Parts: sequence; structure tokens; C-alpha cells
Amino acid sequence: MRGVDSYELNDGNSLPVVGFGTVSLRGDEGVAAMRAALENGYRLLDTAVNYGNEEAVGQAVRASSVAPEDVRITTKIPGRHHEYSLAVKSVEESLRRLGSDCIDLCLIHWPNPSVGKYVEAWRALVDARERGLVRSIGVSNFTEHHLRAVIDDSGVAPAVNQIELHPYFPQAAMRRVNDGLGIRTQSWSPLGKHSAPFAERPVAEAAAAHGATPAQVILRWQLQLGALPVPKSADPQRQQENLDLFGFELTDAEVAAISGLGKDDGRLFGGDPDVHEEF
Ligand SMILES: NC(=O)C1=CN([C@@H]2O[C@H](COP(=O)(O)OP(=O)(O)OC[C@H]3O[C@@H](n4cnc5c(N)ncnc54)[C@H](OP(=O)(O)O)[C@@H]3O)[C@@H](O)[C@H]2O)C=CC1
Ligand SMILES: O=C(O)C(=O)[C@@H](O)[C@H](O)C(=O)CO
Repeated sequence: MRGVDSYELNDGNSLPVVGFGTVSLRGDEGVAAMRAALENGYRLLDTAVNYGNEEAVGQAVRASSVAPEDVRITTKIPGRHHEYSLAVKSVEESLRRLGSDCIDLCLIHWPNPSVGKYVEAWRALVDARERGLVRSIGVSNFTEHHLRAVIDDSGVAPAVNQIELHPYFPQAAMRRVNDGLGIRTQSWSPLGKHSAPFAERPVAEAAAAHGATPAQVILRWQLQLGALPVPKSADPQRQQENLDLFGFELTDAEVAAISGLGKDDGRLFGGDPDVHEEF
């Protein structure tokens, strides 16, 4: 596998094996950071309505030297837009803010149990894809019962399920569920955000053994699990570091030792999709 490689999705489209997270990248500084990311080689930008930066994402793509058709953009529908008509409008508004005529990948951001309308939002996404507004459709923070509900209702499996996945929360069971349903797992907060396990022994030892940084080891672990990480960095050097993952390979024992850091309460902020609400 190399940086330019892509995963094929269950709808025949493809996505680069590493993406770029954009949460908190806003305004001129955000545009500059995202433009640097594109020029450093990223070809997938991960945004959301709730990040408040879709306009900035569009600006970064247009300002960069990379051809827009070579860049994939993911956005996400928030919980307050799950009703069918609001979900359709959400997609249309995202297109306007991005300055695009088609979204590469649109996800339902969280299932939002108190809203109880994620199946409606999914129908809206299926229809938006038929109208050519979206190329690929997927979900985020879905557990098995959410996935089965949308598949049973529509007959369409999400192309992607973007879930919390880092060494303290390796998500073995959800990865198996996604694999079994032909859904590509993407990893959010792949480095562990503010709780990055850089100093943990299995990470530090693998970094020393391979002449890599702890961040590279964690992202390489993500790739060897078959997940697609979307690390965020505002810093051009760290952006390059996070994409330079293809000159070494972790042994099976190293992968297992890093997965062994997982804890039952390893979630970063307790974001259990059956309970957590984000509107
Ligand atoms: N679907 C969902 O519900 C969610 C999706 N996401 C998506 O996932 C993306 C990534 O997750 P995020 O929460 O941002 O966390 P990450 O795990 O990507 O970590 C980002 C943090 O790590 C630092 N960092 C990045 N690279 C390195 C490095 N090589 N060495 C040391 N520190 C580093 C960054 O600082 P600096 O910028 O200074 O480099 C930043 O503080 C988000 O941006 C968003 O797109 C996130 C949360 C939930
Ligand atoms: O960043 C995202 O996509 C989120 O869903 C966040 O809001 C995340 O849930 C979070 O950081 C909550 O504190």
C-alpha cells in the first residue's frame, strides 16, 4: 500500500487510504492549513456541517495547486437535520457552502437516539445520491443495530462508517461488523486527539524499532487494521509526517501490542452512539 492508493467502496467509488481531518480549522488560518494539507499530498478532506468550515474547505480546494477533481470531500449531516426534508436541504446547503455541484461522500454524523429519525435521513441520502447531489453515502458513529435498521429499510448499505478508533479504543467488534456488511471503516480522532498514547510502551518501542515517530506508528497501525484514518494537524510538518506511512510495516506482534492498549472505557469523551446526542 502507498500514499496514493485508494480503497474501493461498496458502490464502486474509491477513497484515498488516508484523509485529513478539519475540525477546528476555520477562517484564514484554517484555509491556509487545509491548502497546505492538499499541497502536502492529502486528497481527502473531512468536514461536517457542525464544523462551521465548509466554506473554508471549498476555498482551500480552489486556492490550492491541486486539481479540484483530484480532491475528495466528506461532509456530515447533523442531528437537527435528520427529518427527510431537512436532510435534503442540508445536503443542498452543504453543496452551496462548499461551492461544489456534487459531494463525494456525505455521512449522517451521529444517530441521535432522542431524535429517532436517522432512518429518514438515510432515505434522504439515498435519494440525494440518485439525484446526483452526492457520489457516496455513509454514516458515522453507527453501531450494528443502526446499520441494520438503515439497510433493512432501504436495501442500501452505507459505503463508510466513520467511528472513534485509536489505540485506547480499537473497536475490534465494530470493525468486524463493518467488514461483514461490506462497509469501509474510517477512524475519527485516529491519534487519540488530546490523549494521544505516544508514550505508551508498544507505541514507543515500535517507533524506535522502525525509526518512525509515535504518530506514524499509530497511523500505520490504523492502516494495518484496514481502517482509513483522518488525522488533523494545523502544522505542515506534522501533516507530512502523518502521510509518510509507507516506508515501514509493523509486525503482527506490534499490531497486537498496540491493540492491547484498548480499554473498555477508552472513549475520548464518552461518546456512546446509543446515548450521546449531537445536534
Ligand atoms: N465523525 C465524528 O463524530 C468525528 C469526526 N472527527 C474527524 O476526525 C478528525 C481527526 O480527529 P481529531 O479529533 O482532530 O484528532 P486527531 O486524533 O487527529 O488528533 C489531532 C491532534 O493531534 C495533534 N497532532 C496531529 N499530528 C500530530 C503528530 N504527528 N504529532 C503530534 N501531534 C499531532 C494535532 O495538533 P496540531 O494540529 O497542532 O498538529 C491535534 O491536536 C477530525 O478533524 C474530524 O475531521 C473527529 C471527531 C468526531
Ligand atoms: O468532531 C466531530 O465530528 C464531533 O462529532 C465532535 O463534536 C465530537 O463529538 C466532540 O469532540 C465532542 O466533544
